[in-house]
Amino acid sequence: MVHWTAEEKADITSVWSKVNVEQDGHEALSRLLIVYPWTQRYFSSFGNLSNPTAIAGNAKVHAHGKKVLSAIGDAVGHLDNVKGALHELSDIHAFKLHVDPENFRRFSEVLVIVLAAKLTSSFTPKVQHSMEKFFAVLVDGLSHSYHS
Ligand code: HEM
Repeated sequence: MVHWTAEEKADITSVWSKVNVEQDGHEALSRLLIVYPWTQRYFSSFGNLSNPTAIAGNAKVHAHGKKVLSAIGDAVGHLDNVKGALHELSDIHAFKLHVDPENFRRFSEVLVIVLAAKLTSSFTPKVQHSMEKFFAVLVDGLSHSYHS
């Protein structure tokens, strides 16, 4: 069971209230695919991902980034039960999609960079700490089905 301080909860919900799931989701997923090109293999149905311009203009990447960030937003809404909120998604990624869970950690690192670039000086070390803790819990929740 994760313990959140009131301040951590406030930091996480405040950061998330500034997130634009469509725009930031697109940026984060594009970065994942460009920075870690081997992650492209999971998205073979998405069409052309052959270079950064193609990735940035790919409508499926755009839609999927929004979907992923919306799911993270649901988890932000269930901070006291992140694992439960992600249970079904963990099953899907483990048993249906066979995504290496190491990629969840990579995606959360990319997201920290997207948030830092967006929030600039308001993404203080304290806020970063709260978000890193949240992402660790998120990654743990998404990885849950892999351990069972
Ligand atoms: C870290 C946070 C992540 C979250 C919250 C998340 C969330 C989601 C959601 C909500 C879906 C749609 C599930 C459905 O169809 O019901 C999905 C699908 C999928 N996810 Fe993730 N995901 C994450 C990370 C990743 C990563 C890192 C990869 C691979 C590198 C990945 C690969 C996929 C693939 C391949 C699909 C199916 C896409 C399609 O064909 O439409 N996910 N994910």
